[in-house]
Amino acid sequence: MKIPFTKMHGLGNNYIYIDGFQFEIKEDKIPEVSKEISNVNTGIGSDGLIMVLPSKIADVRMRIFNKDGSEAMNCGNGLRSVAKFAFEHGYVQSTEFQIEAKSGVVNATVQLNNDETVDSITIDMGPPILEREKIPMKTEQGNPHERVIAESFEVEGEEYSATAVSMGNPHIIFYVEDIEKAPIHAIGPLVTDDSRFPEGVNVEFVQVINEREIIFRVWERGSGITQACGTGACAAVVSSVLNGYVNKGQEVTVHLDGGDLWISWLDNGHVLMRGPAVTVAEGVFWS
Ligand SMILES: N[C@@H](CCC[C@H](N)C(=O)O)C(=O)O
Repeated sequence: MKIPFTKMHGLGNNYIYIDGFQFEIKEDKIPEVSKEISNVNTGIGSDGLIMVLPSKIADVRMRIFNKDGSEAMNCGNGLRSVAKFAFEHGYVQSTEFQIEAKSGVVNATVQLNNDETVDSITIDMGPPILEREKIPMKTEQGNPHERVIAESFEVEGEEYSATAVSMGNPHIIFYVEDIEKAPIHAIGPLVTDDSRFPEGVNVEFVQVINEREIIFRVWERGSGITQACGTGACAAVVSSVLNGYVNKGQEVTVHLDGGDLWISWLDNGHVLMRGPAVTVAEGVFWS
């Protein structure tokens, strides 16, 4: 099968985008294609595969598959890239439109440069999900309806303080004093598959610089270490409000390995994410 593709990234979090308006991959083949295409040695090399599709309930639909072939509910960097892709391909006619993800429909706004090229994209990610059972996180330790904030979380005999947030997909956030010393390789792969998270979890480490700035690193469920995670950065800002490190309603700059995102948890409960998306290649993949 010859698959036309576009490679895009949001702060280095890179996916192979397939234009589902023009090209179809059979449903049962998509996870395998995601694994194949993501392989840096025998494929193209990426954090996964994203399908840009027509939607019955929004202007465009995103489906995101991790490197290991698992389908995820949401992807922040993917949403910004899908917004740019849909706008540039004429699948949407205005700079404000809606994108359907597996976790729900979000509003996207494309900011243009003077020459009408796409500068940045803002996504209203909607409200975070904070109830333990909805993250989903098992309830042995607490009330299923309570929030999981600075809770003791043991990994291999070590105690950590953890906050859990879902942005449509699950995230666990650990605070560290020095991001360079975050035990990402040591506990990332263990925590992502921890049985306390029945669907797995994206694992994030955060160093707070001040009320307006945090540093962030991630071990993503299904893909491992990536340069950035948009939903993770949103979850980290929500977590930082819940832990009293930053203020609700104020924009926080999140420094990720691949660059910066600007995120606010608004007083209306929604999380706004602003940042770039970049197209780096187009071609045909032989599967
Ligand atoms: N990189 C993404 C999130 C991709 C999905 C995630 N690995 C999951 O399994 O939930 C982002 O930018 O949000």
